[in-house]
Amino acid sequence: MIEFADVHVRLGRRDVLRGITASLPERRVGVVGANGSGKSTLARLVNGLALPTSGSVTVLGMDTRRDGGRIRRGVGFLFTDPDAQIVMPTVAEDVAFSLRRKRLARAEVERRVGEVLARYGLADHADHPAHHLSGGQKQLLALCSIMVLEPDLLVMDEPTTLLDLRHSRQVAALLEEMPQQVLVVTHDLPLLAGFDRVLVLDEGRVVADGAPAEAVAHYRALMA
Ligand SMILES: Nc1ncnc2c1ncn2[C@@H]1O[C@H](COP(=O)(O)OP(=O)(O)OP(=O)(O)O)[C@@H](O)[C@H]1O
Repeated sequence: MIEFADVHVRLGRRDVLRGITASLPERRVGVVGANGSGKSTLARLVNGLALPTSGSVTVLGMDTRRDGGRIRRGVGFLFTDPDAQIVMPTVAEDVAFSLRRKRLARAEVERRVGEVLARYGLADHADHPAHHLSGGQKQLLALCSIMVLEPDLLVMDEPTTLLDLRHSRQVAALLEEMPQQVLVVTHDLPLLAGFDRVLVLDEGRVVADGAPAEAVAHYRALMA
């Protein structure tokens, strides 16, 4: 459950979000809107990477202003650019790095890493240099590094931007399967088809909120 209560965000001299109020219990929540409408800022509010100037954001029952650290341990955040998330030389080492704070036995780390790489189709690349992967494979690697931590909630900022149609469909199928709640910021309108709810942002406000077909139609009209 994600709850925005009259959230305003002012960055520099700009009102980036202007009074967002929404309770989001749905499993698949999409956010669309024009460039600069405030989508990434909204996503960053969910794990306390951005804080409201006024109003409050409650995630997993905690206030992001007070409990940012605990919230970040429960919320996986996937950025657009997977290169920004790759920190270790090989694919398997990169996923294992996510588990460093768990103090697990080496065999258990290997088991979990092997399992997640197999689930996301990267098992054959385990010992390959992470930076040699294709853009789509890097995006899947970034997802593995998050999912190995079994987050309670996943936030994705334009996860399919770099992906070809096949990898975009793979990400869509993975989103469909995941038991966790997922909030996805995207310009990829077909990705939203199976979602439970879609918010449309315009100049920092929610201007449509509902089932994907209606929300996307509203967005298309706005962009016309
Ligand atoms: N640190 C900052 N200081 C000042 N303005 C900022 C800052 N970060 C973002 N902004 C501005 O806030 C507005 C919203 O940015 P945001 O990245 O949330 O939009 P977005 O909807 O995700 O855009 P895009 O689709 O282009 O990624 C933009 O006009 C941006 O220039």
